Amino acid sequence: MGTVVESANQGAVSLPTNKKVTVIFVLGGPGSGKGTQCTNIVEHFGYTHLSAGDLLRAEIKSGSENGTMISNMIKEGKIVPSEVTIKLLQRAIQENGNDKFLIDGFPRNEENRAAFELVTGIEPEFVLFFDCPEAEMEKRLLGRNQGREDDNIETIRKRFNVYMESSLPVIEYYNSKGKVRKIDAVKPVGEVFEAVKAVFTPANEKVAA
Ligand SMILES: Nc1ncnc2c1ncn2[C@@H]1O[C@H](COP(=O)(O)OP(=O)(O)O)[C@@H](O)[C@H]1O
Ligand SMILES: Nc1ccn([C@@H]2O[C@H](COP(=O)(O)OP(=O)(O)O)[C@@H](O)[C@H]2O)c(=O)n1
Ligand SMILES: [Mg+2]
Repeated sequence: MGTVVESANQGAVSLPTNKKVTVIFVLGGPGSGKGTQCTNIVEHFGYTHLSAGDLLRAEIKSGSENGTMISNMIKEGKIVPSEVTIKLLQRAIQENGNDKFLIDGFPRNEENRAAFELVTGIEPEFVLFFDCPEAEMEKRLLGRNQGREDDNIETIRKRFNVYMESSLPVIEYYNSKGKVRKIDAVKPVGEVFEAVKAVFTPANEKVAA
């Protein structure tokens, strides 16, 4: 089931396209493997991957007027105001020819969640949730080596606090609506992807396989 993105009620983006889209939110703590698994899902299932963090980092690089504010918030592990992130997501959805999207790292708090729903009218098909212990996430982030300004132990601790206080309640919200597909993310990448595949493969194909 798709949802119509009504340009009339957006205000944020002036592109004229009204588009039916399928959206899956990909959530989990920092370092739980969201980006890694999204790459696999794109290859196997033809989705377009939109990482909220990547879009924000690209916005900093583009020299946008919000760049300094975004950069400061990311360095502090804080969540950027929804208005900014939603504009970037909307634009990416509307500019892309695909009609099915993985939205990775969003919504990260209640404000993100409610504003996205209000502005776009989009409800996710389901929420893919990568469940991973903090010690494992910390180890992965410290070894990520992507030159990110927020992958240092001080900022990592702040990000974990924000995750516990602001992001987990969003996952709980979707859980209460029966929309969460929880994956044990502590296993090696290939094993995690086997569990992910089971979520994306329709029941009838699972019987045939
Ligand atoms: N299942 C896994 N086991 C071990 N390392 C992993 C696993 N999944 C991802 N990684 C590594 O952990 C780091 C964080 O992964 P990433 O996909 O960027 O997570 P996220 O987007 O959730 O922060 C990366 O260096 C990645 O290569
Ligand atoms: N919805 C979002 C997503 C990311 N961000 C910011 O971007 C940072 C990095 O997000 P990310 O999704 O790339 O991080 P990982 O979970 O992949 O490690 C977050 O810590 C926030 O500061 C945000 O403000 N709002
Ligand atoms: Mg990521």
